[in-house]
Order: sequence, then structure tokens, then C-alpha cells
Amino acid sequence: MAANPKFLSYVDDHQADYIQRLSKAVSIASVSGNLSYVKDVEAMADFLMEQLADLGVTAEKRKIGTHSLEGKEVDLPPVIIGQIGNDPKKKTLLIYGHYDVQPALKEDGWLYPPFELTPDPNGSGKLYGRGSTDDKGPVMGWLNVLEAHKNLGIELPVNLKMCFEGMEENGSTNLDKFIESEKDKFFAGADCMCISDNYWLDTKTPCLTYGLRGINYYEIKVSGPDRDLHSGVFGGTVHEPMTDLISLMSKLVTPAGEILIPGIKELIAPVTDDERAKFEAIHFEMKDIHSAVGGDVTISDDTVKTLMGRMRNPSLSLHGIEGAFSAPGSKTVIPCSVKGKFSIRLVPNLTIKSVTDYVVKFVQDEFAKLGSKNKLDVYLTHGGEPWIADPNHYSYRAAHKATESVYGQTPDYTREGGSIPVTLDFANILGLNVLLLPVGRGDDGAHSTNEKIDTDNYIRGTKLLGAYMYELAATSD
Ligand SMILES: C[C@H](N)C(=O)N[C@@H](Cc1c[nH]cn1)C(=O)O
Ligand SMILES: [Zn+2]
Ligand SMILES: [Zn+2]
Repeated sequence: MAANPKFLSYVDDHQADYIQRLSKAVSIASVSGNLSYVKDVEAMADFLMEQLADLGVTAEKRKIGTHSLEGKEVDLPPVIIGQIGNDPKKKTLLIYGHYDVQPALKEDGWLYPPFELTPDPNGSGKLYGRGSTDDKGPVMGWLNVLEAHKNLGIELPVNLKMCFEGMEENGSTNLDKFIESEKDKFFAGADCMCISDNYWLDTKTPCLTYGLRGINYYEIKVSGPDRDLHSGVFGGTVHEPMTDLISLMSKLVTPAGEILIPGIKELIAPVTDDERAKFEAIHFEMKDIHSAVGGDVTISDDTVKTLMGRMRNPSLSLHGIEGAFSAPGSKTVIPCSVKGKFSIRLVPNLTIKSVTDYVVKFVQDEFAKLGSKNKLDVYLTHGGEPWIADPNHYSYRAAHKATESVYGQTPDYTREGGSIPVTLDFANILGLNVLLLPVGRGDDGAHSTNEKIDTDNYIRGTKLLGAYMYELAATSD
């Protein structure tokens, strides 16, 4: 069933209001996992609650426990659940999104203040701001759909249940327990699920995403002296934690991206002909990735190898060192304790546990070889398993038709290199098919400086989410 034409023209006529809604959302610096922003994350949850109430959604803010942040025990961001429509003749669609964002500071290299949605002054339609594409834009897209239907007095074609969290960027702590506890209560009766929290591969081809890499996030802590030291006074006399740490981190991965931890590569499933054909069918050119990263710095020049590097192979990234001197200037310090942070993206056959066993053993063995008297601790901070769905499910067929009607294009079928660990929990605990329906483009810069969403993607994305509901209502198993 095609989307109600009144809905589609309402969206066109209310672009300015929709941008205003996104602007308000972006202005709330809901950075999760950081003590300084706990209040902002709470404020973002309240903003969502107000919006949902205005739009006729019966919503609740649920506490899901506490966690330790910078040594202080604080509430986890609340989960927001909501429902609109309860017609037994209609399908029930469960949607998920997150209202937390990655950190952002103007001095990281942002053109504009990251928490002020700023339209490109050159008129390209790009809307810059932290969370614009990940994931406030898509979440606001759903609210826009609800607003259009409410103001037009049109019934939704499906019952909608929604679940929004504020900890996605930090491992979705306790959300799995919440889903389990509400399995036969709030989540009962859901027929399928849609998550809009990833991106197209390029800037012009919409896609449906049926897989995600998982993620294991690790810290290596090396500590020695009980205070920072003068490198002139003590350099050459003590084992330096940074020297130990850099040595360990340099042994994890090669500059060509090869993971050096024994055992991990061996777990990767061999590529089948069918799989290769799927990768070959994707619309993707090397210039797409070069423009998304801002330079020709790809490991391979081959499109299929590049796509596989992103979607079906594991990768190990070094993220940073806590405790290291990083300010401008030349401080001559020996940091007494440093934490190196890295993550491994997981693919089918690589489990959180198997990979962690290999990582911990390898780092401990390598540390022992250093002959250092410092203390080592290596541990997983959070993990999420990889996930693959059935792209032949009726929900995917509905999204395929919706994409064709909104974009006039056949979508690519992709797997996402990033991770949304809770996807697997929803799929397994609730036994649901999950569709990932991205709104933003491959060059949106999620997690990066100058994150943006294009106005066209935000507006057509709103139409896409709405059109998908209509197609879902009409598509049978
Ligand atoms: C794909 C999604 N929008 C996303 O950005 N997910 C994060 C999840 C995460 C896990 N640990 C920290 N963040 C990602 O893939 O990095
Ligand atoms: Zn996200
Ligand atoms: Zn993210």
C-alpha cells in the first residue's frame, strides 16, 4: 500500500518545523558515559518524553539501574518506551533509536559549535551538529511521521511500539536485561522491528542493512610509580608505563590492518561464492570512501576487498590513551599510569568470549616478555556480538518497496561495519526479524568532527519511515 499522499505533502510543507525539532534535539549535549553530561542526557530523555506526549504516544521513562562513572555510582540513562495504536487487526511494529551521542568539542576541528545545528552557509543543505545523523535525525524522523499523522487526523497503518535508549554509544548497559524483563509485557505482540541507526554506503544509493559487526572494547592499564615523574630526574631509572603500553599496542595490528593476535584470523569463515556475488552487486566506488574519509588513504584500491574489510572481516582500531600528556606544549613528564583503548569489530564466528580469551592471553604474554616491573591489567569494557538477519523477510520486502517509492531507486543490501549491540538482544530475546533502515549518507561523519545530515535525507528519510509503515501494513508473510 502506497503511503498516504496527504502524509507525503505534509512532510514537504513542514520541513522548517522538522529542522527546528532536530535543532532542539541537537542543542541538548546528551553525551553518554561522561559524568559532566549526566544532566544533559536526562534532559534529552525529558525532551523526548514531552514530544511523545504531545504526539499522543503513551510513553514511560524506565530506570534500568546504575553504573560507575569516573568513580561515582550514577543512574543509567532511562529507557523510554511508548506505544501508539493497539488495533488487533493491524501489525505491530517495534522501533528503536538512541538519544545519546558521542562526545564533541569545537576544538576537535568542528567548523561550527557541535551542539548547535548549523545549516551549511553555502546552501548545500547539509545540517551540521553532533547527533544529526547518529541518531537524533532518524529518531526525530519517527516523531515527524507521528506529527504529520496526528495533525492530518490520519490513523497510523500499523500499531507502533517504541524503545529509545541513552547508552548506545557506551555499550547499552542493562538494556538486554530490560528487554528480557519486558519480553512478555511491553514487548509482547510485536511482529517485527525496525532500527534506523546506520548509514548508506555512498551518497546516492539508499540501502537496507541485514548485518552488523559486533564490537569488543578493551583497555590495557599499565601503572608503576604512584605519581607522575620529572623525566629529567627519573628518565632512565624507572620502567615507564607509557613505554610499556606503546610497545604492547604496537603489537596488536599492522599498519595494513592485519590483526596480529594469534587465533583471531583463524576464526573467520571462508568467503562463499554467493557472498562474494552479494558484495560485487553493491553500488560502490572507491571515490565514495575517499570522499567520506577526506583522502585517498584506503588500505586497498579494490572495491570488493574494501567492502569486505568494512562489513565481513574483523578490524582492530587503536582509539586513545587516557592519562597521557596530550595538550599543546612540551611537558617533560613520565605519566605514572596510562590506559590504552582499542576495539575489535567482530564478525560471524568471532564471539565476545573467544576473542577476549585470545586478547587477554596475548597481551599478558607480550607484557611478560618486556621484563617490566610495572603492573598490567587488560580487560573488556563492553562487548556486543555480530548479527545477521534474513533479508527475505516481509519487513525487508516492505522497506524495499518503500525505498523504491520514495527514492525511485532499488536499494542495495548491505552489512554495517559499525555495531548496535542491542540488535542481537532484540532479535534473540523477542524472536523478531530486525530491519536496519538507514536515513543518512555514507559521508555523514558519525562519531567524527562535523557530523551532518543532508536536509534531503532527513526529509526523504521521514517519508521513507512513514512509507515503510504503509508497505508493512500491506505486505503479508
Ligand atoms: C552504528 C551505530 N550508529 C553506532 O555508532 N554504534 C557504535 C556503538 C558503540 C559501541 N561501543 C561504543 N559505541 C559503534 O559502532 O561504535
Ligand atoms: Zn547510533
Ligand atoms: Zn554512534
